[in-house]
Amino acid sequence: MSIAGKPETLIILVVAAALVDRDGQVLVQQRPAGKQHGGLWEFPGGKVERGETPEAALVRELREELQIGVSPVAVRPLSFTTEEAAGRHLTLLLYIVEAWTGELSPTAADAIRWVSSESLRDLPMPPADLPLVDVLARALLDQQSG
Ligand SMILES: Nc1nc2c([nH]c(=O)n2[C@@H]2O[C@H](COP(=O)(O)OP(=O)(O)OP(=O)(O)O)[C@@H](O)[C@H]2O)c(=O)[nH]1
Repeated sequence: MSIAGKPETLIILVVAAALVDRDGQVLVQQRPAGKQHGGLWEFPGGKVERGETPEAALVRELREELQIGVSPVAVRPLSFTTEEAAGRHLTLLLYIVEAWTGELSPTAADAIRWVSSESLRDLPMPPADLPLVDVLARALLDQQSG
């Protein structure tokens, strides 16, 4: 084993967006059954491709998954988390997105829902999301009271 880790470990970088509407509700989508984490609720997003910046990947994923337009300068980095499981190391970057163009039209999810950041904690989500949900709830609370 090298100092960099096990050679067989798959290292993936994933970007995700907390889309927040004017009432402070957050969009989550349900992963299709049969996919990894199928049936769980997650933030829209996906893997960063080779040669792509995380922000460009997020803009692309939001266009592909929800058919909305987002400016790369309108995505605000919030927090990140890492997870090591099943031979892969995942880094998940979460951004806040409050402005977009177009009507939401989900293409990759079984369902979408708008929920308060507090109720996110009651939804079954992938384990890597749990610490991010806490950070998001706090950030939105600070934003409301500030
Ligand atoms: N989009 C998204 N993926 C997440 C979240 N949390 C989390 O653990 N993941 C994991 O990150 C990975 C994202 O891969 P994906 O399959 O959605 O990526 P992708 O859109 O590039 O899909 P593809 O590989 O099927 O083309 C999945 O293993 C997914 O379970 C989240 O909140 N949002």
